[in-house]
Amino acid sequence: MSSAKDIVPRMDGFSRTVSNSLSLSTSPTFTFHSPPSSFGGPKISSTKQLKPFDTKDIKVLLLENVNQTGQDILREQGYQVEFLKSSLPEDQLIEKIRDVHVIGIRSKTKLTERVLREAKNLIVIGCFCIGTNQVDLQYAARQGIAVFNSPFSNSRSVAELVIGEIIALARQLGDRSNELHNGTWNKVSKGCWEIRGKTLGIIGYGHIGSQLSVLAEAMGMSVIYYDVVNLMALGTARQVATLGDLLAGADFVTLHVPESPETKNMIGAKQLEQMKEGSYLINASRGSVVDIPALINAMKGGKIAGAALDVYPNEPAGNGFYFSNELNSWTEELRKLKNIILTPHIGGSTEEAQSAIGVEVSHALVRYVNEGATLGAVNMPEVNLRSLTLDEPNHVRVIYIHRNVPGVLGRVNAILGNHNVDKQMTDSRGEVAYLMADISDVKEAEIKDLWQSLEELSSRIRTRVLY
Ligand SMILES: NC(=O)C1=CN([C@@H]2O[C@H](COP(=O)(O)OP(=O)(O)OC[C@H]3O[C@@H](n4cnc5c(N)ncnc54)[C@H](O)[C@@H]3O)[C@@H](O)[C@H]2O)C=CC1
Ligand SMILES: O=C(O)CCC(=O)C(=O)O
Repeated sequence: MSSAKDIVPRMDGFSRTVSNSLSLSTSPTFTFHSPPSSFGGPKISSTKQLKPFDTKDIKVLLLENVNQTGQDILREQGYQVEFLKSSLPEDQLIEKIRDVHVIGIRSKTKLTERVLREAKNLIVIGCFCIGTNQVDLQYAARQGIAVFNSPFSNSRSVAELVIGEIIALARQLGDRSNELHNGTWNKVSKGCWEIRGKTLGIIGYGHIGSQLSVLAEAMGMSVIYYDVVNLMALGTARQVATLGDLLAGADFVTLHVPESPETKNMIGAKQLEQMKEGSYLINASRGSVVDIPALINAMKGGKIAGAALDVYPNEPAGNGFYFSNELNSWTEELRKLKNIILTPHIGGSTEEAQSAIGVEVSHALVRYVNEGATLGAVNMPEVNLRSLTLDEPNHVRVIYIHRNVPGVLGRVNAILGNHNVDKQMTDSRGEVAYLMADISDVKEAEIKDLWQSLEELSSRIRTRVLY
C-alpha cells in the first residue's frame, strides 16, 4: 500500500484528504474515524469508535489456517482478508508481506528480520498461538510493529493431550493399535503399567505445566517440577532445585518450556542418561528442546521405554507433506522405534482452543488497528486510554512510537501543546517507547500537519493519528 493516493473528497460526511505521498500504514489519512455501523463487539452508546477511515484499505494476510472465528471478526471490520491454509516459503512470504498492514500466523511462519525488513506497511502481527519464538520480537518493536498472541487459550488442550499420552505410553497403546491394524493379536502385560502412584516430572511450570500438574494428581500421580522461576506449587506438587533432580526422580518427564537459547537441546544424551531406567519422555513444547538423535539412541538402548513427540526442529509448511528424512535427517529412524507416539504439532489443535484463539487474537488486532491499544502486546509497552465519546467530535488520538531516548516527551508535547491534551499515557519497554494522547479542538485541516511534525522528530519510529 505504498502507492500514491489522490485527494478523495467523499459525499457521505466522512470525506478526508488522502495523502498523495505517505504510506497507508503511517498516514493520518489511513486512520480516520468512521461510523460504528460495521464495528463488532459490544457498544456503549456514548463511546466513539475510532477506526481507520476506509477499512477496506486495510489488508490482512492470514496464514496457517487461522480459525474461522478470527477471520470473521476481521472481515466484519471491512478489512481485506486473504486467507491461506499453510505457511509460505520465505520468498513468497516476502512478496506478500510487502503489501499488508496486518499478518496473522501460527507457529510455522518465521517472521525474521529479513522478512520484516520488507514489510514496509505492516503495523501489527497476530500469533494465533502461544509461542512467539517464530517472530523476531525485538526487531519488530524497533520497526514499530506490535505483536500479539493468545497466552493461554490452548493450554488446557495441550495438558489433556499429555495426560492421554502418559497413559498411552504406559500401556503401549500405539504399538498394540498398530499391530491390530496390521492384523496381529498381541495381548501382553509385560512393560505395561498403571500411572497411579508414578511420578510425573514437569519441566516448565507455566500455564500448561501447572494445568497438567492438577490433572496428573487427579489421576493419582505424584508431581515434581523444575522451573527457572520459583513458583507456587499446586496441590501437593513439589518444585525441585535442579533439572538433574527432576530427571532422577520422575517416571515420566514432560517439557513445557518456550524455545530460547537456554532451552535448546535441554534434553540431550547427558540428561537422558540421568533419567530413570525405563522412564518416558514427552515433548509438546518446541522441537529444538530435545536432541532427537540422542533420544533415538536412548530408546534403542532401552533406557527410555517410550516417548511422545508433538514438535520437531523442522516441520512441514502444511498438511499433506510427507514426514521424511528430507525434513529432519533422522526421521525414518524415529518412525521405526517402538512405543513412540508421533503427532503433527496438534497440542493446541482442538475446536475449543482454535475458536477461542481466533476470537482473542483478532480482537487484539482490531483494538490495535482501530484504537492503538497495546494491552497484551508481547513486544511493546502496554498502553491504553479510555475511549473517546461521541460528545468529543473534534478529538484526535495520537499514537507516537519512538526510540526511548531523553527529551522526546518535551518535543512531542511542544507539538501537541498547540491543542488541548485531554489525556496522555506513555510507557517504555527496552529501546522502544509508546505514547498515546487524546487531544481536543483539532480541525480536520490540522491533522496532516500534526502528523507531519511528529514524523519529523528524529526519535520517531511510527506515528499514527486516529479519530
Ligand atoms: N504443542 C503445541 O501445540 C503447543 C506448544 N506450546 C509450547 O509450550 C510452551 C510453554 O507454554 P506455556 O506453559 O503456555 O508457557 P508459559 O510461559 O506459561 O510457561 C513456561 C514456563 O517455562 C519456564 N522456563 C523458561 N525457561 C526455562 C528453562 N530454561 N528451564 C526451566 N524452565 C523454564 C518459565 O519460567 C515458565 O514458567 C510454549 O512456549 C510453546 O512453545 C504451547 C501451546 C501449544
Ligand atoms: O496450533 C498451532 O499452530 C501452534 C500451537 C503452538 O505451538 C503454540 O500455541 O505455541
